[in-house]
Amino acid sequence: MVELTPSAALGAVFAIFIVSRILKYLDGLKRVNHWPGIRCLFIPFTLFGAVIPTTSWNPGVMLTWKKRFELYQQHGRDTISLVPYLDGRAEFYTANLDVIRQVVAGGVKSAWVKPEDGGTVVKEWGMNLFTTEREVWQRHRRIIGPAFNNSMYALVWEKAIGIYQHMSDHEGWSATNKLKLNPVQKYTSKFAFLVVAICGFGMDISWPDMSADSEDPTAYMSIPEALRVNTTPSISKLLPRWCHKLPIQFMRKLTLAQNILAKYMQAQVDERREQVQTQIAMNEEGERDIFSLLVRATETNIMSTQNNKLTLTTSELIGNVFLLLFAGHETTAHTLAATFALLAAHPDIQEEIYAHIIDVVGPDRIPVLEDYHKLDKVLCAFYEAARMFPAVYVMLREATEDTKLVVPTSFGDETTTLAIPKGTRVIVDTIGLQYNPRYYPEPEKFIPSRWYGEDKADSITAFSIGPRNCIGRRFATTEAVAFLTMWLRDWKVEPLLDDGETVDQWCKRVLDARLFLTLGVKDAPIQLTRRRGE
Ligand code: HEM
Repeated sequence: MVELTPSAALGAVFAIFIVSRILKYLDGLKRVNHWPGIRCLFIPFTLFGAVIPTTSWNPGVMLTWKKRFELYQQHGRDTISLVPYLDGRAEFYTANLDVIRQVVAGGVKSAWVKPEDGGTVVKEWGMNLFTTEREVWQRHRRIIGPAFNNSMYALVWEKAIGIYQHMSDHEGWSATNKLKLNPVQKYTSKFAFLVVAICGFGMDISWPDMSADSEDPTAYMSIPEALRVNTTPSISKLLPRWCHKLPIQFMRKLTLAQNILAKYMQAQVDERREQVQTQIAMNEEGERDIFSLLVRATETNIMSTQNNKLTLTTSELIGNVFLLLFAGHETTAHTLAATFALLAAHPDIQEEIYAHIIDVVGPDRIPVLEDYHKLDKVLCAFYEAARMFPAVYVMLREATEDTKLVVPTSFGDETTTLAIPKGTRVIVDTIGLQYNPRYYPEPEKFIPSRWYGEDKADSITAFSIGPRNCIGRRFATTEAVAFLTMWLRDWKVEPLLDDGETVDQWCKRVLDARLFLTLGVKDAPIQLTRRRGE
């Protein structure tokens, strides 16, 4: 028998490793049909790929933000491939709308689905609309869809205005003419959370309830605080479950919040079921929040002979409520913060929007939902902020079978059809798409007027396209238009500069992205000067 010395054994292991990587690399090239693109050590959404910052040899998760459309210009086409030498699967990145349509807008029979290993954070409380596919997704959408109706948007509008007023009173804004907010995210985040907690969950909370944020993880934690901790993206959510037991402050805070909520949610489902059953029996109207509407729809369908399969289990109900709180909180808060930062940097556009608000609602009248469609300049500023800082900055799709993809070969109209093996992923690069000059001329400029006119606004991609688009789009735009209208009518928004800083330097510092589970503008310090209704 031949005996191997330790160094020979190590050499053999190393050689096997190198051969396996070469084979993997060649397999990757074949998977993407040798399509041009980036060759790198790690794919961005793998452990090493995500943890190591963006450099010339590691694309990293900041790749698409740092390069924006330049990423595609370098390769002469708006769909490219990424093939790793070390870790991850070869995949496509696309900023082309026709390719995106093929992978995200195909409906229940499409060959493309969300990968199973995605959405772990929103899966933890139960399967839901975001994480399910095909017939199960269709069932969830059929039950949840009707809750997003005009009466819901009326509630959202009314609450958004009420929260703004409550915020002004509680923060002492009414008694002053100048304010410094550092950063504005402190306010947009609280606001968006309150709207979705009240209208989505039916919680009886207000601005002051969100001020008690105990740093002691073993102290009593209120339900709103537990909900906020659970629905705010945090690194602790990505760690394995056993880490939750570690004696680290932020882990203990998360575990405490999860324990409190698990008990509370179960009790809430039982209580609302009972309440809804009584209301149905007495033919009474129920609460208008989404949670109550979902319980009511489920109970009504159980009793119906036609729709008795259109129901959600307790775990699915809870899963969906969490999803809505999560999806509806950070995304809107980030986009509102970006809108304020961009308007602070563009005083001429802000003045135009202010004049438009005065034109539509006057200097004192409380805006009503009927004003929403007239306040299109406010809405378009929000859309443009969503284009420049898309909260959902990537969408992942995977082929469930061998299929085909029609891909442009250059920036022109010429295309070719690629054979795509089962398991191949396409990453929809929302940043690349929304900075693609084919669709958005002068993409680096803040131009809300590019959305003027209903047909243009219909083509917004920040909320995705096709049957799986964002169910909360109108919810988000309703709260945003109400909040922005109230705020911009009362206050002129300007950059809050550091000592010796110019506005250009402020823009460079602030108008940049921070990226975690969702994308947002960096901390935006602003100052407010009271308007006098002129
Ligand atoms: C500016 C705010 C928002 C943006 C930019 C946004 C964006 C998106 C995008 C791009 C998707 C598709 C994701 C994918 O297919 O991978 C999506 C899905 C979804 N969004 Fe939003 N969203 C926003 C606000 C909201 C709000 C306020 C809610 C709820 C109250 C919400 C609930 C959902 C849900 C439930 C889905 C999954 C829909 C399905 O798969 O059928 N979103 N959102």
